Amino acid sequence: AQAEPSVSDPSTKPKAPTLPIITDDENLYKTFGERGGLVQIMDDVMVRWLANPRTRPFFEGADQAKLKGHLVEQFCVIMKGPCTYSGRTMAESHMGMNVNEGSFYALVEELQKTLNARKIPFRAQNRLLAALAPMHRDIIGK
Ligand code: HEM
Repeated sequence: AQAEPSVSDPSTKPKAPTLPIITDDENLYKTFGERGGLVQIMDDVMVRWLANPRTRPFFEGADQAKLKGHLVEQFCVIMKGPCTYSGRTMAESHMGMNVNEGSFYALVEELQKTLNARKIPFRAQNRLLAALAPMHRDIIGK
């Protein structure tokens, strides 16, 4: 069996704990359909976040277009795509929001529904979720 690529790039950790962990899976960006695929994923998942009662209160007042743009950039960076993230850190952007575990997992669940609907392979989904999971420290209870 082939070795799994490691989840994180240790060089990003010591100086910048709030930066997303970068996956070493070289194919991930392609598997997600590159930039166009990520744009469609964010368009789809934002509709779900606005429909889910646990996430809607957070997103209904947000600048959704801007947020989707930053999410595309952030996911692209996580997947080692040719992008630069121009948004704030996770700590800065979720400060004072009072996100709890329930809304965090609701958000992730809606993302999984989107990825399943788009037939993103389970293994690739897990690579992404593994990179997102550690961010909960900067987001929940802040
Ligand atoms: C791993 C989980 C999460 C990731 C990767 C993530 C990522 C992001 C990113 C990249 C931004 C844009 C920051 C900027 O524009 O400067 C953002 C903003 C935002 N996030 Fe999250 N987020 C996560 C969890 C959550 C959760 C659980 C909620 C609420 C249920 C949430 C609600 C929001 C809202 C409302 C904004 C807009 C803030 C504003 O416009 O001022 N996020 N998030």
